[in-house]
Amino acid sequence: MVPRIINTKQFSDNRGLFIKHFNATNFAELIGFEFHIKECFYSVSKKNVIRGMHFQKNESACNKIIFLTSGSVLDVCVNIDKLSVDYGRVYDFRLKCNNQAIFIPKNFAHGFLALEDNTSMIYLQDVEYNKDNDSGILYNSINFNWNIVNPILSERDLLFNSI
Ligand SMILES: Cc1cn([C@H]2C[C@H](O)[C@@H](COP(=O)(O)OP(=O)(O)O[C@H]3O[C@H](C)C(=O)[C@H](O)[C@H]3O)O2)c(=O)[nH]c1=O
Repeated sequence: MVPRIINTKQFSDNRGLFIKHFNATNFAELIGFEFHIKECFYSVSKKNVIRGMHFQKNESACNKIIFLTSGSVLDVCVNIDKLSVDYGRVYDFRLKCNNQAIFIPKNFAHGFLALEDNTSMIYLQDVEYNKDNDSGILYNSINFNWNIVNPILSERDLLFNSI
């Protein structure tokens, strides 16, 4: 499995917009397995924030579906499966606030650069968070050019080891 864009349904009328980003049946038909949501959470980021590269280890490794309710991002995933021929391979996507979601398999670390203030990302995850298994990779150690000079990162994210 590799990260991929999922195009979902969007309806608009004279009142505004309706978007359904996740439907269990549609997702299972697209990806080939049932996604059982165990957690849903969101973050709001200022422009030039980079969050990541994060993953959960061991039994906490999780598949994710992410989408935006405001703003836009450069979304980045890196293969962290050391047994994979694609170890270290990076997949990147431009994601806006629209009818697109991104599926991120559990053998990938995930991060993003917020391209606008008030960028709100929603996460659906199929394994519950365990802080003891929460880990990461230094964002600028992967084979990817973030194309930004002074991004805003947490102290924790700046202390991760290189891939
Ligand atoms: C992810 C998570 C965090 N937390 C706590 C831990 C910290 O005290 C606080 C903020 O966590 P963190 O700084 O890791 O938040 P983000 O940097 O937005 O992390 C996310 O950003 C990248 C891009 C992702 O893909 C992950 O889903 C997730 O790691 O919430 C929880 O209590 N539960 C959780 O599931």
